Amino acid sequence: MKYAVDTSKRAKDTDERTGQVLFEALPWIKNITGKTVVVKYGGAAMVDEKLRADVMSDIVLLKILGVNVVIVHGGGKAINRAFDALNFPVEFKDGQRVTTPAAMDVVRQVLVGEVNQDLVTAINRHGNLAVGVAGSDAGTIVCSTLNPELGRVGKIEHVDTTYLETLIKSDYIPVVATVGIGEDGGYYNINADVAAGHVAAAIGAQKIVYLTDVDGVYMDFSDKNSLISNMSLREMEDMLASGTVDKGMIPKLESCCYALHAGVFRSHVINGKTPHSLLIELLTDKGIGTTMHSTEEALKYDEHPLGTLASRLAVNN
Ligand SMILES: Nc1ncnc2c1ncn2[C@@H]1O[C@H](COP(=O)(O)OP(=O)(O)O)[C@@H](O)[C@H]1O
Ligand SMILES: CC(=O)N[C@@H](CCC(=O)OP(=O)(O)O)C(=O)O
Repeated sequence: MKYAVDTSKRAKDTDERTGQVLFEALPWIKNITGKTVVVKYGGAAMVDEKLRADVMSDIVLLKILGVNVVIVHGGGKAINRAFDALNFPVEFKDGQRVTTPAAMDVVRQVLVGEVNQDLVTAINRHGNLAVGVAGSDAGTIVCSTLNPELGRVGKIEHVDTTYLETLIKSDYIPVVATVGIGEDGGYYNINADVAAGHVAAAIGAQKIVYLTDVDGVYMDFSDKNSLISNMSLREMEDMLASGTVDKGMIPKLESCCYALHAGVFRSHVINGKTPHSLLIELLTDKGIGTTMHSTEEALKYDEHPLGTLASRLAVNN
């Protein structure tokens, strides 16, 4: 009897918590419906198949809520595996993969032929929502050579959003592989963080979310208590200049800065390995990772809409 009482109380607590979570989501859903959100997916957060399927399900949920999601994906780990199998050397300079013309063929096969199609298929299990796009399709991402020492690594010259917008208007989820096209008709390999920032800027996204393998941006990466929940563009630029950020976080933060300067209101860095982190970050009061905002005006624009509603209700009373 004692246990039966405890169980029912526990169940009631859980029901109330579930109700609370759904209630909390309402203003955030109102705020984000009809807006464009670019999700950068890659790295270690992409390796586990079950996790990948869950992230794609969360994206489908956002789409059903009316969010125009555009996925820009990497696949660096899958490229490394393919290089290892072919005995190609894996070499990075300043976070960019040295990409010979032969290596470029492999990068394209892996990113466009495998990773992209796996993500599209994972989404389309829920209905035919996703369309795979190579950055080279329809002249979407046009590149020049970043640095001849890096081979076919692309510097983004231009993003033409015509094809992406056509897909969004028809309610598809574009899934973009970061292979660009050169004026010379050749292909380019683009760092996926960099590409995501440019796509978000060009398409006028409201938000860009980077799913990675850490909980967010740490003030000091060696101190696990220093996770930053919120910072301004200025603070982010100061942090980059201070040299306390290193490894993969540098291209992510540089890409954030680029997108925010270009008019994207918010960027988020969250842990793609935490189940449903995308929904928690975008649809709950507390969020889960690090949020960056461009200006005070943008911060106000994106503030909790219940604040306004609550004051209106008070006046009406
Ligand atoms: N200040 C910092 N806060 C968070 N992560 C940091 C920081 N400085 C460096 N990093 C590193 O950045 C990594 C994420 O970048 P990266 O490995 O390129 O991610 P992805 O593969 O998801 O693109 C983290 O795993 C961490 O090792
Ligand atoms: C030029 C360059 O470095 N391109 C990257 C593209 C993939 C990528 O960025 O993937 P992640 O997001 O998973 O790291 C590469 O070849 O690994």
